[in-house]
Amino acid sequence: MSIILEANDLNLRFGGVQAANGASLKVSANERIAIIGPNGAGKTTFINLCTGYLKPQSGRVVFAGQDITALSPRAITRLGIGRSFQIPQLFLDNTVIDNLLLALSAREGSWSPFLVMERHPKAQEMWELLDMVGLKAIGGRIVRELPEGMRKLVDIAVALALEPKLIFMDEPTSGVSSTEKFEVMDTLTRALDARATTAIFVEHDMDVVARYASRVAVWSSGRIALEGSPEEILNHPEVRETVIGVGV
Ligand SMILES: Nc1ncnc2c1ncn2[C@@H]1O[C@H](COP(=O)(O)OP(=O)(O)OP(=O)(O)O)[C@@H](O)[C@H]1O
Repeated sequence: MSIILEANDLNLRFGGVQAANGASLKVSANERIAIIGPNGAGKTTFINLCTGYLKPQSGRVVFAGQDITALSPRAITRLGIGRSFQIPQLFLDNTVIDNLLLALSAREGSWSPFLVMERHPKAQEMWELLDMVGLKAIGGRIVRELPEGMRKLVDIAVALALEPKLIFMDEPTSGVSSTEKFEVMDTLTRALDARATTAIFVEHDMDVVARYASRVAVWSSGRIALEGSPEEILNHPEVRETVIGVGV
């Protein structure tokens, strides 16, 4: 299968902390990679390095054959890498649908304070996207009024509105109740499949990892310590003890 993203030997130090320490990952098109690991292992730093929010001191990131290491987050988004955040980055006083349309307008450079969102040429398309990710019923709600889990989904929908070929999701199910997490992930996975979007997601919930990842990368001290199928990784004695917190 073709390689869509290759991060090669990324290094970044913050003062005394080596947040990326030779981090490398090769991703094939249509994979669903879960990144797991203890707090502070460098998972979010890795996403920031691949999406242009941080620049490595050495190493490079290649996306669809193009070196994107030095590009801005905006340029990387335009090339087809989307992301959602650990803490959603949304316009809290706007509606859900307007957040999607504002993201589109910003990308197209067509935003203006006089833009009437309901008349946006892609409004219908964005309602269809909301339907696909199970958020149609809250499309007209103001984001500030929504619970955290719902805001995370809206943040993912905003990323998907830009039609990425690959999406990074930072803890997509945190804040989602345990009774709803599978339903949410089923819906999200269907939307990703329908659009042939490759996904890399940081996840602390091992039930979600077991069910939705095609491959698992275990982060430790700024790089991958282990990788393999969910079955191999979740049954690995060291992972069970240090990441999952289940003694063997
Ligand atoms: N902007 C920054 N300035 C200084 N140190 C940072 C910065 N960002 C991250 N770090 C440090 O780098 C290390 C890796 O942090 P990072 O957030 O990438 O870990 P993580 O695996 O995503 O953790 P968590 O699961 O808690 O989100 C941590 O020690 C963190 O304190």
